[in-house]
Formats: sequence, structure tokens, C-alpha cells
Amino acid sequence: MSPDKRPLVVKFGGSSFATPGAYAQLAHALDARIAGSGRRLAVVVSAMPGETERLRERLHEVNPRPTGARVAGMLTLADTVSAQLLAAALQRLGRGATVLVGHETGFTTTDTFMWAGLERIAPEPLRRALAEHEVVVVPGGQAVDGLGRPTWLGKNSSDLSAVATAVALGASACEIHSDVHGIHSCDPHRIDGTRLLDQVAYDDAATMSRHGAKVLHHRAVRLAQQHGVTIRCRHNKAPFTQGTVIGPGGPSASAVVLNLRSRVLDYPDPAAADRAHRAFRADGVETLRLPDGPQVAVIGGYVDAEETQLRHGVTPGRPCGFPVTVLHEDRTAVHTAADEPAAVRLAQHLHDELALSEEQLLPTSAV
Ligand SMILES: Nc1ncnc2c1ncn2[C@@H]1O[C@H](COP(=O)(O)OP(=O)(O)O)[C@@H](O)[C@H]1O
Ligand SMILES: N[C@@H](CC(=O)OP(=O)(O)O)C(=O)O
Repeated sequence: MSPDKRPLVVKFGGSSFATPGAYAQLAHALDARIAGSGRRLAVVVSAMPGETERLRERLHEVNPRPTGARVAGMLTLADTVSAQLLAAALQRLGRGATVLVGHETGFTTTDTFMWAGLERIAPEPLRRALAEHEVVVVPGGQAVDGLGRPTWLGKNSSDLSAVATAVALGASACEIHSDVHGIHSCDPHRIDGTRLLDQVAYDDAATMSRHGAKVLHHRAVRLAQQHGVTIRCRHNKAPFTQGTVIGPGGPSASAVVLNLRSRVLDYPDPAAADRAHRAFRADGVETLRLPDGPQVAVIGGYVDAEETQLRHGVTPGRPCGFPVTVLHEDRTAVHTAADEPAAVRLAQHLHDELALSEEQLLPTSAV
């Protein structure tokens, strides 16, 4: 296949599917993209907003302590529904579309079921499917372990599936569409005066997402870096304006990270905090060991922190607030706010300070 006829790899997150009508609209846009570019498409999709958590609640009603295998088997269904709907909408327009679910993608992980680590990306299944179909739709977050059992790459992991798809297909770029145009200097839905960052280096994007910036999954950034895949962040509505490009270079980013699902846990002493940190990491849960005290920040929530700690024989830490991170001149500082309103106020204040000190943050292109 000549390079310019290689399939395009595009991802549409849950925010792209706010209503059932969104599938037909997106199918029309993708149909036009195929016609315009003459290229086939690998489309990675996420569940409709809230669907994954609805399934989690239903599972917990039946069993408040489900095994990892049940969580992986159940929660990934939400993304499968999304993929099937998009493929059906494309077929209605006459496009040859198929769906590759977890055991068909060629993605193999560790056997931790939830937050499983991606170990192998076999290129053949996706390449074969794209030789036979104009569009291959992949539900994000799904894979199998070495024994072929379904595993889950974790919360918000469709970005990781998108980059893995690009790697499998030898694509040089992966387009990630969302309800924002790209990475901002802070969450534009919560903080005033944020600035869209045009170009962000892999390391900075990974630091921001590791501290909880929801727009991109941090393991996706690292996988892209490892394989030299450029990530193009785009808006999820036509004309799909490109916002941020993530690649090897870029000015050092100044940003504030706010994620109200993250929590800071406090421990009696540093050794206890170290043990808790190791326990979370062993389960693949994103945590930060904070340097200024016996504290651990659990990033992004979506995990029964108490249960994880008890299972590893660790006395659970005391939730003591919300982390807010400042990234400036290659340094990061994590602050703790007591409650949600205080965290938003703190993030706004820190962002205003950054904007004052950084000419690049003056609101010339504030969004
Ligand atoms: N620094 C940031 N830049 C842009 N968006 C951010 C940032 N931090 C948090 N966000 C949030 O990330 C959201 C997009 O991520 P997500 O909800 O996972 O989208 P999708 O469902 O499309 O994958 C935005 O709506 C925004 O509120
Ligand atoms: N089922 C996944 C879907 C996902 O990755 O979401 P998004 O791409 O919208 O962040 C989840 O909710 O975690």
C-alpha cells in the first residue's frame, strides 16, 4: 500500500456520542472523509457518556465486590454497543464496515483484568480486516490476556486503543477527537481564561495526563512516544478543527491540572504511604506519591481505593482533599484543596498566576 493510501486512524471519545443521532451524523462525516481522502479508516470509539458507569452500578447491585474478570467483561460492553451502532450507521450509507472486539484486535495484555497492561500488539488482525473493509470500528479499552480471556485497559483507555491501532497499522499519526479542540492550559469547562496549546511535547502531555488532565490517557501518550506516532487532537464536530499536536518537540508547557475525581490520601508515616503507593501500582491504578508528606494521590478515581488497599494488606489512608497540579518550566508542584469548590478556586487562582507570569498564557487566543 502506498504511504498516502494507508488507513487513517481516528478516535471518537464518549463525548462524541451524546445522543443516538450522533452515530448517523458521524457516519456521514466519516463517509465524506473516505470519499475525500480515498483512504480507509480505523475508527476507535468509546461508550456513550455515562454508559460504562451505569453498567458498573448494575454490577455492584448484584455483587458489591465483583472480581476483576466480571468488571472487565461487563464494563467493556458499553464500548462494544457504541462500535456496533457506528458500524450499522456506516453500513446504512453503503460503506463496508466491520467491528473488531477485544479478542479480535490482536492486543494482548497482562492478566490483571482491570487496568491491564498492554504487552503485545499483533498487526495482522487489523491489517487483514482493513484489507477486506473500508472501515474497521474498534471499541476502545478492550483486549485479551495471554490465555485469551477478556481484559480491560482501564478507565478512559480508548485513547490507548487508538494509539495501539495506529502502531498495528504502521500509521504515523492518530487523530483523537473530543469535545474540546485539544489540550488547554487547564480544563476549559471549569476554569476561565484557559489557552489552547498548539504543540505539546510527549513528556509534557504525559505529565499532564498522569496528574489527571482528562483529555488524553497517559499510557496512550507514552505508547505514541515509543513508536513515534504523532497525536493530533481534534474537535469532534465537523470541520474537526485540529487543536493540539503532540510529538517529540514543543515549547515547555505551563498548565494547571484539575480532576475532581482524584483524591489525596493521608497516611501516618512515609513507609505506610510507600506501601499504599506500591499496592495501587501493583493493580495498575494511577497514583502519585506526593513528595511533601506521607500522602498518595489517586488519579482519576473510578477505583474502590479502600478495597484495593485492604486486599494488599495496607491500612487505608484517610481521604484529605483534591490534588491540583501546576506544571511550569519542567517542574510540577501538587497542591491539596480541602473540597471541590476549594479545588476549583485554587486551580483558577494558580492558573491566573501562571497567566500573569507567562507571556504565552496571556489571553490572546483564550478559549
Ligand atoms: N487540560 C485540559 N485540556 C482540555 N480538556 C481537559 C483538560 N483537563 C480536563 N479536560 C477535560 O477533558 C474532557 C475531554 O476528555 P474526555 O471527557 O475523556 O473526552 P472523550 O469522551 O471525548 O474521550 C474535556 O471535556 C475537558 O473538560
Ligand atoms: N468505557 C470507557 C470509554 C472511554 O475510554 O471513554 P472516553 O474515551 O470517553 O474517555 C470509559 O468510560 O472509561
